[in-house]
Amino acid sequence: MSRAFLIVMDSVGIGGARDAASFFNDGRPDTGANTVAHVAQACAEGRAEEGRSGFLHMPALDRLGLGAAVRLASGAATPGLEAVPEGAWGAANEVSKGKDTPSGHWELAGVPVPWDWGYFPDRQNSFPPDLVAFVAQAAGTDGLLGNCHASGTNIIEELGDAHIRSGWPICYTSVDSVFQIAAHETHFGLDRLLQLCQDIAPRLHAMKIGRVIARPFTGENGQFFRTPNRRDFAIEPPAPTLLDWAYEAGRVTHAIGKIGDIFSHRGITHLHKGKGDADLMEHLLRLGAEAEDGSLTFANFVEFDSLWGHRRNVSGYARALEWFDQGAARFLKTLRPGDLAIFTADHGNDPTWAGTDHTRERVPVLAAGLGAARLGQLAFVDVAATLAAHLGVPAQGAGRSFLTQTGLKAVL
Ligand SMILES: O=P(O)(O)O[C@H]1O[C@H](CO)[C@@H](O)[C@H]1O
Ligand SMILES: [Mn+2]
Ligand SMILES: [Mn+2]
Repeated sequence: MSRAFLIVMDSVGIGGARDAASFFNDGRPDTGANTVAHVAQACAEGRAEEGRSGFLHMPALDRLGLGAAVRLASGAATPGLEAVPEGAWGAANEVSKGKDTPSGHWELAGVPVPWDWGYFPDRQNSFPPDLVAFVAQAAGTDGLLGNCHASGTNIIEELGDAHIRSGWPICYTSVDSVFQIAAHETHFGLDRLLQLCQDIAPRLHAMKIGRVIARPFTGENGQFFRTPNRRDFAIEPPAPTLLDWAYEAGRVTHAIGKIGDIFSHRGITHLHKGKGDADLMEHLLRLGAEAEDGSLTFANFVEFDSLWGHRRNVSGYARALEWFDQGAARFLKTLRPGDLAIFTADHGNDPTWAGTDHTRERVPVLAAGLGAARLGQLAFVDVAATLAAHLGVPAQGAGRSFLTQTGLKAVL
């Protein structure tokens, strides 16, 4: 038997989404947003020189077909990413109506989101009064701070001192279907913050708000820093996903990083978490060497998105891509004959774009273990169907395995 690896590079989109015009950042449509192409172009033009220099250098993923996938999805130029692909490569389009992390991951795992997410569209006074009262009561406070759309790093800078003085939690949202609570790890208490998020989550989920997110931070006197103790309390996926299919078939499933939270901890045998993507890469390398025959390893690397995309930091995004590529090269060496590894993404977050939110984009699908093949235009659900076919576990839903599409078979 052989193993399957699904590795999500959070927000590493490649442009060209069919419905980009229906998604917005600061009122501007996402048409033309292209995370990888715009980072590569910025690098080539000397606009991404902090802590790195020159053309975007991602030889391992480019050899699998990254540059070719960008050009297929969007026709954009990809300076520095011009290898002749040796992997199986394509570009996948999302059908779920949200450009958020759960929507992207669930659909990659075979389950598009069948409902309309709830949102808080007003940028100020975003939450209805009865919800504000409910959350304050659950927190044991007389009120809440924030109650607006915000970037998480900006809002703790603005309201961190007031939070420490008043003891009130900082509640904010974004264009995504989220209710986020920032609170100080010691002044408010980490356990208390996590408990508060867990307590209020059922009410938010009933409003089809996808996630309640705990955003703990530390620091004093206007200097505040988020800690790695973020927790997402997400709605359960609407149907069994690839993780459930494999788990129910008796396979070992490994979840690296946020995957546990995103899938409400369903269908997971072992959870591997860390303080940052460097820890997660160590988990991936270890599982590349040690994961059981017939197992599924599903990883999410979040820092492209959380540290650089939302912060619109192009150099940082480029550094993260280059760092990840080195890890990917090491990981690929751990694969055994018959293994299948797919690198992909859940949405875009173009650091050259307006606003601070995700961007609607296609995503790369780069497979190692199948030889060279142009997979062409794919659906997100094809990723799950392919991995299920590879593992020999029953798949559900509309996905089409590209093992059969291309006539390729993993070497079993
Ligand atoms: O600005 P921060 O707090 O990182 O928030 C971002 O993280 C949320 C969840 O991924 C997104 O909806 C976006 O608002
Ligand atoms: Mn994401
Ligand atoms: Mn994000």
